[in-house]
Amino acid sequence: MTEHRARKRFGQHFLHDPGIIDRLVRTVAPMAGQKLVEIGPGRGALTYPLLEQVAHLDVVELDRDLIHLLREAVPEERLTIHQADALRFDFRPLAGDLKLRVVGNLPYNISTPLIFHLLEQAEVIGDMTFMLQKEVVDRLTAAPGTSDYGRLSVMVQYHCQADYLFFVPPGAFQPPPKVDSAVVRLTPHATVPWPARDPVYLGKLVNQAFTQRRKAVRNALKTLVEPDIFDALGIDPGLRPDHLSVADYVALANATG
Ligand SMILES: C[S@@+](CC[C@H](N)C(=O)[O-])C[C@H]1O[C@@H](n2cnc3c(N)ncnc32)[C@H](O)[C@@H]1O
Repeated sequence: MTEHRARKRFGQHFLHDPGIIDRLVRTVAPMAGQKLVEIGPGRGALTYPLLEQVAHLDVVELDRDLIHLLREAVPEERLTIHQADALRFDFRPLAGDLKLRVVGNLPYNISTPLIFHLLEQAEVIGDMTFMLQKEVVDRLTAAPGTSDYGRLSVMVQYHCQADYLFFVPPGAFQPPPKVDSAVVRLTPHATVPWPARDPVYLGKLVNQAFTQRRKAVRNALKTLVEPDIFDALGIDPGLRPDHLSVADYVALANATG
């Protein structure tokens, strides 16, 4: 096999702990006939075990040298390789009648924009199971009133159910990253429970609230929300922004945007 050195700029940390690989694949629990897509297959640590469960897999990988290794190892009818930047990739054509199950040990430097890119295509996604920097997983899954709760929690939980699955130490990877990791599952809501009339405005309002997260929400949002609107919606204007729920933010956006 050709020698391939891990590339820092592609966020390459390859999983090599068989226990973690097995746990991740069992967590995904792929079933024959499901439409699986892996982002960043790398040297195939997850790809090969996934291919033991399903007849066909789509993968999106940016590094040409790694693609070459995968292509040599698996025939085309079982593995469709898209040499592409996942941040710009259109996942919709892969879906057909079935929603996609997306899996990946993601490059940590692009994980947040990648999740937002995928959420724009949430209508074709059944679920996403990702290995991420633990700090990001903590923020994705945080509940109101906790220190990790912020813009990322609100905007992701607007679209998805977000579940923390398990912790992964640096030693599970080669080379080991400088940070702890964790696995998260994001399941887009079939119907968004609190629909915003204008999701872009919701993003702007949430952003403004959390840039001043130590202030009372009435002050943090004073240029967007008149004081009497809090009363009308039954939201305490003295609360700090990290104590408002996703439903509260949507109510404020719908009342003012
Ligand atoms: C953390 S490594 C994981 C590799 C492998 N899945 C594993 O678990 O060992 C991230 C992978 O994503 C690829 N990658 C980096 N940036 C990418 C991008 N923008 N689009 C698609 N793949 C990318 C890297 O080349 C690398 O293979």
